[in-house]
Amino acid sequence: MSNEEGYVTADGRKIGGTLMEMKNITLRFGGVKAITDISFDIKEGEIRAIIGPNGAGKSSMLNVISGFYVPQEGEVWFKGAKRPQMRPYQVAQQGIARTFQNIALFEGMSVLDNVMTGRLNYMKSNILHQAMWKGKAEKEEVENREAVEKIIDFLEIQSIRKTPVARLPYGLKKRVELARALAAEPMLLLLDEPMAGMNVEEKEDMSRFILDVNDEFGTTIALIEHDMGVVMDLSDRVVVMDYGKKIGDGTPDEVRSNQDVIDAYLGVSHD
Ligand SMILES: Nc1ncnc2c1ncn2[C@@H]1O[C@H](COP(=O)(O)OP(=O)(O)OP(=O)(O)O)[C@@H](O)[C@H]1O
Repeated sequence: MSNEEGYVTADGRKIGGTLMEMKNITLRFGGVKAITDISFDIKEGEIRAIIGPNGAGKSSMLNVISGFYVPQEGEVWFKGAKRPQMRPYQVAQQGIARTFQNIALFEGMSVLDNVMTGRLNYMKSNILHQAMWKGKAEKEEVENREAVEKIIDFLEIQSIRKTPVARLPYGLKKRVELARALAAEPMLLLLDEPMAGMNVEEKEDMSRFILDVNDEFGTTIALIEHDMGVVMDLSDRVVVMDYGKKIGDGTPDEVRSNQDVIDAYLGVSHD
């Protein structure tokens, strides 16, 4: 059961109150309506998926959540307050981190250095400060390293910590990207098609890590996925989009048996 105060999942996990709320979001690109009047919420501690066929508007929605796109209509609420218009880096400072569908890592840098870039929000001392307050900068460096090492251990990428990212296979690059996003210690983690382009084994690994991150760090996770099957075992609640509209919202079982959702995935034409 879902309500303002949260709910208990089928497997007995306690989900908290509303963390983020999208209210009547409409986004247009010129004459194209990518999102039409969509509302949904994301609750603390849950894994929330947004799924839909090609061109449904999933990426557009993720970009609204991350502050990259500003919708023409509607409101974004985060932690109980209406979010004013802000730049993506300010959204990140509020505690929202993301991964990208087309991996956005520094290919020439090591895994460790890439994950360290996720700590930028925590690196307060600039060069002048570092020169004047050496001790403080060193303490900060140690804290950042500790946080990063914990994540590297957790995601089982110790053995490749010094390897340049360019040399890694696709599935591992995706895991490094997840590590970098986690290094920011986000309240809300956004995953952009985390399983796209992966083989079955890599998909299973990624699913396990997503579940473990949610379990171990309590991180709220919102992900978009094209493939309906992949997210059904993973998600607590699912929003289904089609042609920019919301056609379903509920537990995996609820959306699976929703006729509009079935039609959309079978490609039944719309009026
Ligand atoms: N920057 C843009 N400029 C113009 N139109 C856009 C832009 N981004 C998206 N669109 C259009 O908005 C609609 C929704 O696209 P979006 O990429 O959000 O869908 P999607 O569900 O993520 O699709 P896919 O699964 O193929 O990635 C599409 O009709 C698309 O062509």
